[in-house]
Amino acid sequence: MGEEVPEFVFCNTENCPPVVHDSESQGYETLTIIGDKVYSVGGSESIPNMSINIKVLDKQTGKWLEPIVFGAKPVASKGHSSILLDNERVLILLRDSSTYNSIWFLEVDTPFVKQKRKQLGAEVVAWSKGLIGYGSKPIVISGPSGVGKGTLITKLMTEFPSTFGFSVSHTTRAPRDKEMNGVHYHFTERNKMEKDIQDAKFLEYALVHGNLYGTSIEAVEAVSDAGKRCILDIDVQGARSVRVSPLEAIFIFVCPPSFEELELRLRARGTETEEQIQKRLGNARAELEQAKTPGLFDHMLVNDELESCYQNLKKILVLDENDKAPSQPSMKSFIVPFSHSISKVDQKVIIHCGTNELSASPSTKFILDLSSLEGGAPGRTRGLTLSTINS
Ligand SMILES: Nc1ncnc2c1ncn2[C@@H]1O[C@H](COP(=O)(O)OP(=O)(O)OP(=O)(O)O)[C@@H](O)[C@H]1O
Ligand SMILES: Nc1nc2c(ncn2[C@@H]2O[C@H](COP(=O)(O)O)[C@@H](O)[C@H]2O)c(=O)[nH]1
Repeated sequence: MGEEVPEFVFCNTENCPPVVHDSESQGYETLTIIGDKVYSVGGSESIPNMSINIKVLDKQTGKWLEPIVFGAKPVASKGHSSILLDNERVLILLRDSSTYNSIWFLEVDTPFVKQKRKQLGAEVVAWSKGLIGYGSKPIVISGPSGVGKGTLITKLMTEFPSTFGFSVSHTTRAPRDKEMNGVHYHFTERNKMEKDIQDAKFLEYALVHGNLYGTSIEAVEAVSDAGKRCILDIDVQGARSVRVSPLEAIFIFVCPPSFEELELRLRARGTETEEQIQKRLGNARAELEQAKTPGLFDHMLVNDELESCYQNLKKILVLDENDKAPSQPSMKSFIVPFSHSISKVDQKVIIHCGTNELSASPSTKFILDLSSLEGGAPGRTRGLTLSTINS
């Protein structure tokens, strides 16, 4: 599919400093040249909630291609500026957006993009939202079916509603009575879930007791976006996958006081057929063995008497009365001004603010330090720091 070169072009190449598009037009676009390719990042304010659009020009063939785009996409705002960081990614700053929504990385040749390009044999790019700081580590809770993971998590979230948020998994199993779609699980069809797995939407997934279960990247990010600490209730296979993923978490395994007690709890819950109970008990034996794998779990918690187990869980998570108060937003509030330009020195991006903005004095510069980045597509890019220079 070939196309004409877009009309509104503002170059941003290695030799040409980035230029913020100040036209009255509602369409805007930046171009970034990396090797044999030109990446066009464009958007329009006039179409509400439209994602920013990416096209790639292959300089050798002279054709524009539409790449396969991974990751949650930024919604087009009042324009953006962009700067090439290295040969792997481009920083995109959305104008007039709060810090939380303004910093994005367009990954064009990171290991994740390379892997997807090879797998799909197509042009691939990926979006990753940039976050100031690291946030608190998510908590992975595993343990055999019926041991009481859900009960403990419910207690934690009831006592500390503003501290914790639950990662709502996807599953192909049928909902139980009183289970609500989007609250307990995202109940989904197998075909749809397999397609989403192919599209790299899942941080981890596993076949558990005959059904597919998985944690979408979006489920985890929705919790951290709400400023809360994420809790994942997943099986041991899932815990293994998360362990080797970029998500740095605390891993807790919940054990029953005895196998007999586990069976009693599972039966007393009354949610499974006899056949399903047998399957879950069989898998429980395997999970209790696998949980002993060195380095997999950070903490083992025996759920004998519920209240004392809960107190032990809180000790692991170092919770006190202060955690009951609503958490303060950790992000510095910073609006990327409408009129600005950006430049880069080593791992620091300098945002030079314009003179007609209320949010910053004429000589204000913001420094975005990218030297300690972590993560990246298919999740968020963390570890940015933002500081101000008033001269
Ligand atoms: N310490 C405990 N003592 C007695 N019963 C308990 C205890 N903890 C939980 N239970 C009960 O055991 C049953 C199973 O608990 P729960 O549903 O929380 O398990 P789970 O680990 O989340 O299971 P699944 O993995 O299948 O979702 C529930 O009926 C719950 O009320
Ligand atoms: N690997 C994953 N395991 C998950 C996920 N969500 C839940 N689970 C585990 O499945 C079993 C059964 O749950 P149930 O609700 O059917 O009783 C349990 O061990 C959960 O921890 C997931 O996203 N990934």
